[in-house]
Amino acid sequence: MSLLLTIVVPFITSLFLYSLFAGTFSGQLSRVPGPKSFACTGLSLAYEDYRGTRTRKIHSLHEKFGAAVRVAPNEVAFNSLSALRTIYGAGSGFERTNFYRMFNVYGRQNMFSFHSVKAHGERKKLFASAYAKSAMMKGTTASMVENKVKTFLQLLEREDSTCEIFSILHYFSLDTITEFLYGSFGKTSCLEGDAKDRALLGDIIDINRRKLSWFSVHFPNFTEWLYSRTGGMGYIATYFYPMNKPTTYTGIRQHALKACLAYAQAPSKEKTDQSLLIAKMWKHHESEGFSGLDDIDIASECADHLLAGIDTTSDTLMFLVWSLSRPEHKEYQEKLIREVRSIPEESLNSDGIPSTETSSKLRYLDAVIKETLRLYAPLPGSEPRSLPTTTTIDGYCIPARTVVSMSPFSLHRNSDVFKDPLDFNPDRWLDASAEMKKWFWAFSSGGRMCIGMHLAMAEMTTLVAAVYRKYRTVTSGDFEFVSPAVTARYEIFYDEKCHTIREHECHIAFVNNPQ
Ligand code: HEM
Repeated sequence: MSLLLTIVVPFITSLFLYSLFAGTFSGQLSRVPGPKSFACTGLSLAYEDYRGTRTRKIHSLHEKFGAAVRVAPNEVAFNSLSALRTIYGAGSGFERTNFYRMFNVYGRQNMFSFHSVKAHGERKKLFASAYAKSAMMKGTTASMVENKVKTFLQLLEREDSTCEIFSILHYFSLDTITEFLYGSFGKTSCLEGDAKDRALLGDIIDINRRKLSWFSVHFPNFTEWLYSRTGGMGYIATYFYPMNKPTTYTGIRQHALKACLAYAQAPSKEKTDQSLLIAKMWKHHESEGFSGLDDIDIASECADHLLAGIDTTSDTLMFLVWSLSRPEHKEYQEKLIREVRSIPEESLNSDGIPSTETSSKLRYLDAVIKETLRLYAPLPGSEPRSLPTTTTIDGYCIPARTVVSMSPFSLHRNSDVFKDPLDFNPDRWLDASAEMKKWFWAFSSGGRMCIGMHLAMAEMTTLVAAVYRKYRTVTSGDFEFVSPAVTARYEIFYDEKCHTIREHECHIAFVNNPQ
């Protein structure tokens, strides 16, 4: 017994501790700075994820340890231009990690969730032209966007002067993306007041969606298993659900599937609008037969674009309007109003809405949008990647399959590049240095860059130009001091200078401002 206590137990304990910490103090990643509590176990970062503070925590670690920080035994976060080029530059070979599995839809991978560069590239080729800037500026898509903006203004006219803009901007982005993807086969009419379509957004507003995202990333198989229980087990499982059913995007996913089926079953003579995204994929499906995409692949791809195109655009617009409405930012709003009012008559469409093409060229409006995306990027967190082979980043040897990541949040808060980084100041973009442009990363970069960027910009420029031609905006209630807060994956984001936040809510008064 004493032999057991004096030799065997300490031996096994040492072996256990060695296996646990060996990688922390030796091995190639041990040279990367960072707190030991993060380097020796993934639990520290997982805990930050759970609290919804991952991105802010990693940012504070960059401030303390520098541009490269080991944030988990197998994960390094970077914050430099050289790392940005190595990891996310065109042709870098870095792949998306398992983190993106949570974006599979109907059990199928899609462009967003593909790991391999090859599979991703082949899929992206099918519809890259539909998202090109030239496709957004004129023709069907531009008219559709202008028409949605007109319907948005009609909604403002119907409402009292004070509106809850988190919701109505979600109506705008949902109606726009559904029409872009499915046309009459799946477009929604939230702006017109369709209660059934508005209800599709119900499960997005639920704040428990963050918990569900956390479980889906950290325990994907368990989460899938939990939600697929039925009968008595299903009943017991409900007590352990991170988010009650319907879970995030359930309504949207069902809607997307119905839209695809409606398209598939429609006679050819009704499938005439070739600008629709679904039309591009259907064409491939018909020309390639069994070797091409099947119905579920198409449904999964479209549903993913639908999900990617809702919160991103509407959350950005909400922060933009809220920022301009705050009393201390009045001068920025005035400058914007002056610019949008100088749009000549011939650049308005027949409904009096500034054309998408003209709106996209307004210099001050562009500065306002860039500043909003800098400070309130709707996807501010880590974009994890890994490489199948060993490589070197910023002088550190990074073994094959190490997870590396960067975030717009940290890049956009570099005080050497952006003076007073926490201040909302669109003027900083009027004479932006080359350095500022390089550090701006709201839409990511390289092969996996946001494909919807030009659509998002078309929506945002046209809507903001039209709204501020007609209205002045001011914060309503306590939103002068309270920051609206939004959800991105499992985190919550808001203006860091405000001490109070309110989730998924923002009240703004629209005051008629005759010319
Ligand atoms: C302000 C608006 C938007 C911002 C800031 C934004 C930002 C981003 C970012 C940062 C990524 C890369 C994410 C990652 O790798 O983890 C991304 C990818 C993507 N975005 Fe956007 N997005 C916006 C709007 C849209 C819209 C309107 C669509 C409409 C379809 C869209 C569709 C996509 C898709 C499909 C991808 C995956 C691209 C790929 O894997 O090649 N986004 N977006």
